[in-house]
Amino acid sequence: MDYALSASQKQVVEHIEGPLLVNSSPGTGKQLATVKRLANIIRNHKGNFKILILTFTRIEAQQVKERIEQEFEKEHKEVSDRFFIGTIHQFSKEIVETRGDTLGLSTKEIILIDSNEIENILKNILTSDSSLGSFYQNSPLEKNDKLIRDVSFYISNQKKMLKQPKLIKEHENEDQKFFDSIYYEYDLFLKSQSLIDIDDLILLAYRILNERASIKEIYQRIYKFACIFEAQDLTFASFELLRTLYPDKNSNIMFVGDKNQAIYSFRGSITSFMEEIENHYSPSIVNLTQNYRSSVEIISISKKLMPSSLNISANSAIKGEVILKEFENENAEAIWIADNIMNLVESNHKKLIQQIQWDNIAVIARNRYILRSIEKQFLKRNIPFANRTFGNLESESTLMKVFELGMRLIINPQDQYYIEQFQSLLKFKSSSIDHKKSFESGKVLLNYFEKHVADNWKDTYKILLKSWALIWGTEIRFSDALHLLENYFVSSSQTQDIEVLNIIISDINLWRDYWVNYASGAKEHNLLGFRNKVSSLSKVSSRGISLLTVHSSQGREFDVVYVIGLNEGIFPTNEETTDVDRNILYVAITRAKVLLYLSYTRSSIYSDNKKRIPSRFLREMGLL
Ligand SMILES: Nc1ncnc2c1ncn2[C@@H]1O[C@H](COP(=O)(O)OP(=O)(O)OP(=O)(O)O)[C@@H](O)[C@H]1O
Repeated sequence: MDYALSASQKQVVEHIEGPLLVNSSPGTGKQLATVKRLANIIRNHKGNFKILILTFTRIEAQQVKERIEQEFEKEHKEVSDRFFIGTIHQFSKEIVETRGDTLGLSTKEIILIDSNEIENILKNILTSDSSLGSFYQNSPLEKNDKLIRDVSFYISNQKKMLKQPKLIKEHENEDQKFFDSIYYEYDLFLKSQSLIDIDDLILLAYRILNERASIKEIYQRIYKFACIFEAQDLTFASFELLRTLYPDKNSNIMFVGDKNQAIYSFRGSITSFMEEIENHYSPSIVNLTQNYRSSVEIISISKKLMPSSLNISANSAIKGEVILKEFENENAEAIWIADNIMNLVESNHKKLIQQIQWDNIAVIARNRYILRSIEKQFLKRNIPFANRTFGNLESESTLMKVFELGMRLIINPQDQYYIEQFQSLLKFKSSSIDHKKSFESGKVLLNYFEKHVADNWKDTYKILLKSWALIWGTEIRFSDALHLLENYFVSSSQTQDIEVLNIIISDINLWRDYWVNYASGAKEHNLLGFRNKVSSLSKVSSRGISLLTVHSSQGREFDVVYVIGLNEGIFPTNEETTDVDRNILYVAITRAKVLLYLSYTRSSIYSDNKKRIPSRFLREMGLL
């Protein structure tokens, strides 16, 4: 749709060369104006260059991509090769994959490990090295878990500050020596196995560009322009990487951000980079303050929650409603929301101009688990939804969790973490397992486990083995494996409980979507590539009501939004997190265009029906 742009939006669109900083409040059309500016550059600036567009999440990258495609639709112009659109991690991965050999890395198969695998490796280091691990080996379990988390946090922070592991110096204090020694050992281990973790990506890309001037120049020539979204969430490492490519006041770099929407402080984001950008680049500055998204009522409470956003002005043409609800517990909350949605869909609401579609509704929570009752209720009522939050295991049903774990063990049969999960899900007697045995392949391991599964799993395990057999060879028949499971469970009515069956079907469909998504894009099909792709997918394909954590909702908008679990202990989590949680809630409520439902519960089924009190933010917004 072609809108009449505001004067400030026009300023953004017309800015071509030199650094630019756009301060934008929620819903003020920063994405729209930015995409128009980038299209303007492609249309009017001659040369064979690309534009680097970095977003904070993959969902946002997908949105920007779609908007760019729309922008060029009428001209029937294919422009995808003129842009790199993705997160800073995706961009860094591309650099590491294509140029990592210059640092002596084997780049044929980069294996990206996740947080569970990191913790596993750290545990192994601490249990096998007596000089490092004496404290660990003699401590109670909970202390050990905390220590592993602390070490993992320390290493991650070192990498985020671009600090490489170093040999220990005598003068350092004991704690420092301990943490640094483990970082050193951990790094050696990763290198020996050609593994990298998520924080390595930026660190390695930074090193490649800094240590190899010729490569840096190639990137600078190709990516003549850059646009960085959610600049408030920049980390030290990403800022330094950008400064390497776009060093000074003549660089064509654009930053778009909003201090009040900084929600990633736990990942090492520092909002002062917004100031740093001003100091370092002396950019042209445009402030976007006219909100085009939300109704006057929603803007009014968001201003109360975030007084520093006072200059934001509402588009008075949009009328809506903010409704606060109190419930006994999460089940009552879920039932009411499901009823309310059915009412809205069937008979609409006077404030909604058009017939409401499932895709225009979102339920947003501070944490993923709070959405569980909603999911159950939607499944029961056949309300279509897509859980777009991120997690470790993708599957929800036990059956598909076991299938998924089997797949992970085919990729790496030594992975103790997944072996343990596998054993606990299938309730093996651990005494019957030979823990010292090592397996040369996932096939051998999964066959070995067959004799250990409990009686009630025996038949199912046989089917699972058949399905794994379709994916453990060189030719991967993933769709056939899913089909086999589906036939067994759905067609032969193996499972009587309809709720369990629903969850299995939704898992099988999810995996089918993932496979289609991967198989259509990859030249060669292998399980490792597939797993890496799945860990990086943001589940944007499926349709229905969006179930989101606030972090996965950033950059999106819906006609109707339910923000649930507005209780102390959740929103905010505690006193210390009040400021960042206020930003988080601010992002959540500003996703809504017309109707915003806020709710809290008097007690919680997730904590033994303990009493709960409403969030302080409800008072701040003048709703209590
Ligand atoms: N000039 C305009 N006239 C009318 N509508 C507009 C205009 N600019 C933007 N919009 C609409 O306002 C809504 C918000 O725009 P957009 O998604 O670009 O905001 P944003 O600044 O990226 O928001 P946020 O930071 O909250 O994610 C969109 O529905 C967009 O189409």
